[in-house]
Amino acid sequence: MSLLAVSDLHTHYAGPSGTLRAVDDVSLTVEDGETVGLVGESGCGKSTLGKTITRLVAPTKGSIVFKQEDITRISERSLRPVRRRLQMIFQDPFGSLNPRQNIRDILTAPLVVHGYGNRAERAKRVEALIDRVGLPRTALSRYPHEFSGGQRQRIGIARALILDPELVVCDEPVSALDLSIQAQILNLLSSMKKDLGLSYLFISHDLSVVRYFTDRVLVMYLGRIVESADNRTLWAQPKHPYTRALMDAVPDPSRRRQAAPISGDLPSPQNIPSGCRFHPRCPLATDICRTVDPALTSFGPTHQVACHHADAA
Ligand SMILES: Nc1ncnc2c1ncn2[C@@H]1O[C@H](COP(=O)(O)OP(=O)(O)OP(=O)(O)O)[C@@H](O)[C@H]1O
Repeated sequence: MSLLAVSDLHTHYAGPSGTLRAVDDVSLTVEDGETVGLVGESGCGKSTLGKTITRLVAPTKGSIVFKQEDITRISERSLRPVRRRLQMIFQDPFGSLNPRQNIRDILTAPLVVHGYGNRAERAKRVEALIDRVGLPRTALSRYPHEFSGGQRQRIGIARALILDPELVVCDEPVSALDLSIQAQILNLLSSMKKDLGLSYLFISHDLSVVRYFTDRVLVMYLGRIVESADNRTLWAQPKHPYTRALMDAVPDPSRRRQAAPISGDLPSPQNIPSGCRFHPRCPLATDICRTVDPALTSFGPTHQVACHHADAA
């Protein structure tokens, strides 16, 4: 049984000129101990998918099963024990840290809510975690604005892990950081995963980040998964033209090659193109692409692609 199994998930918002289909029929799994990458351009629905899985946003349709429990529509009260095991790390930890609380209070609050130990045990847990994320104990009496971006992300990670979760949805956790700091935070996430037996759903617009950090990659375009493969297969045999365009957009210093921007703009999720939703931007588009929505089709044990021309790739 998968740790997380999402089926036919839809999350639609009420937009100014009609329904906005941010997540539009997504199925995925995360296995125990796995790191699954979710990539795609800004606006393709990654955050909405992450927030729907953690039930911060309500799904319109479909199901989310976590540890064999259907959590799609359970009440806030029933969600509480689930939240302990299913956490989220955000791109901007500053936005999600209460500026008026010091770090000790920020880290202690979830322990109090979930009835963890007594005062002394909670203090011990907080100190152990602040040590583990590489911050000095003196950080505990300071406030979020006193820290750099990288330090704040360490605090965000400590807060997400304080309740000892099993699955963590990481939403662009390094995108706002300098390159050298990105590597430090990725290393920290990676070593904590090993130590604590975590699984990650790792969201990024940047395939190069996902490349070195994930076991399997899901490529999302305009609310849908269009390609899914284990990391090695994806890089060796990318089949969807959108995946290839994302790869071309990754700068390659070894070849001194200019990164190629993906042609055209992402269409609005309020006005999804007919047929294959990528066809207006696709170099391979033919008549069938304009009219028939391609289903995800298997091209190997771990490889699925939704493209009428995947055979040609
Ligand atoms: N609360 C909301 N209400 C209405 N529309 C929303 C809401 N949140 C996101 N959207 C819209 O849903 C679409 C998907 O946004 P989402 O943030 O999920 O994508 P993303 O791939 O994570 O992009 P980014 O990396 O820029 O956050 C966008 O068109 C966005 O404007």
